[in-house]
Amino acid sequence: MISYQKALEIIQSKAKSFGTEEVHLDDALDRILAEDIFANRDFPPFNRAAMDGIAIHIQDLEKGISSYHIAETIYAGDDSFKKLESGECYKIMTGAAVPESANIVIRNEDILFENGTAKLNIDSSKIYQNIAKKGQDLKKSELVLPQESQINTAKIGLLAALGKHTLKVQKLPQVAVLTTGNEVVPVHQTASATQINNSNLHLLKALLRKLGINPIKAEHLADEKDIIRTALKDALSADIIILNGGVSAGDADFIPEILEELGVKKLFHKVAIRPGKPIWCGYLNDKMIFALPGNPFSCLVTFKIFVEPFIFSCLGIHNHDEQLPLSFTRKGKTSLDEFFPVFNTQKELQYLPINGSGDIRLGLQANAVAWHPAEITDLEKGASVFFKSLQ
Ligand SMILES: Nc1nc2c(c(=O)[nH]1)N[C@H]1C(S)=C(S)[C@@H](COP(=O)(O)OP(=O)(O)OC[C@H]3O[C@@H](n4cnc5c(N)ncnc54)[C@H](O)[C@@H]3O)O[C@H]1N2
Ligand code: MOO
Repeated sequence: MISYQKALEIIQSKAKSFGTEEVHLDDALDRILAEDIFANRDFPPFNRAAMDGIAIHIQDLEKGISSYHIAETIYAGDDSFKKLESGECYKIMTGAAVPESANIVIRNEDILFENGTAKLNIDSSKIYQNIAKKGQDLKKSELVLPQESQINTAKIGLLAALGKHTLKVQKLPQVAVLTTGNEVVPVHQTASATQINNSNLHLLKALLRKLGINPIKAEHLADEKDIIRTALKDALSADIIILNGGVSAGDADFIPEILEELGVKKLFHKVAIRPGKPIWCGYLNDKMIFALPGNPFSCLVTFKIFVEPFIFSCLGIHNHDEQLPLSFTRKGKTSLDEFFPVFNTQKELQYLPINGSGDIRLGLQANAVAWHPAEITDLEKGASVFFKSLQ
């Protein structure tokens, strides 16, 4: 049986871009840029008044002039047509372009306006005071965002300011989700005494949604070879197929057999991890197939430690796992790499109870899954532990 690290290495070696596409800026949140973004002009594009007030030339102040005739009023967006003479000022609004013949803005609070003149009441001043200088933030043609940047909310604002209304981004994969099991009924159906509701279908959809992916197919299949075979053939139009359940050693666990029959090449079956040991992974041409174990916590863990890192690698997201100290001592239960639910307080990872991988509570308050490496027998209190966020 291969190790967690080896399985991850194999999966990562299969990662490649799903191609690129052009999207509108409003649809670009969380996407990965597939083009370098340069400044289309200087920013600010002109000397911008940062206060409502008057714009004058510093030389007039140095000469001791304290009363100025208003030569022109300039609103934001206005062009100016007048060059200042000595003793003249512009009345100017925040956001307006300060003309060449002025180089300081005095704010309204320091001025007395009387009959078309502005009388100053200031103690000190300096050149370009209250002016954001042309090009001080960005220079025209400067690289602003390199490709592979992930677009967050602030970057949407930045890109709009740069006049970028469409963007070339990495395409998201088409994903098909197929859960299996005769005992599993839809969430809207009342389960009989021996049945359970399908939680993993919705868990997987939510995990994908967090990555911005809406599966092209999300279905449940009975444990019947023909049904599974037909659905799988159909699902092979997707880039990634996530199967769930039916991968261990039971008499109705047909998934590995059908996948191999369909020509899917096995990368590995079973990894030395707990939970999630029975995971099966393979590929067919450019498609990746992950068959995740049916227990809810196994399904969550195997998605977070294998499927998500694979998708991140394909998209060029370099997501490094975070580390925090453990607030308790955790005894290793097996010789496998173990994953356990924790509550991340931002300072430490706290203990949460879970009764094995079939416990639907998934640790109930869990907001992260932490990693107990196989080679460490006991994780001591205070030990720095890698974890993946479940937010
Ligand atoms: N003889 C062995 N038995 C088992 C082994 C083993 O190595 N040898 N591995 C165990 C481990 S570990 C796991 S995990 C499970 C995985 O089994 P499968 O992937 O084949 O999953 P199922 O048997 O179909 O289901 C397991 C469990 O999960 C429930 N389930 C399934 N689908 C869903 C769903 N969509 N939503 C909610 N819950 C689901 C199912 O009812 C079972 O209780 O195998 C062990 N057995
Ligand atoms: O290891 Mo299985 O994935 O615990 O239930």
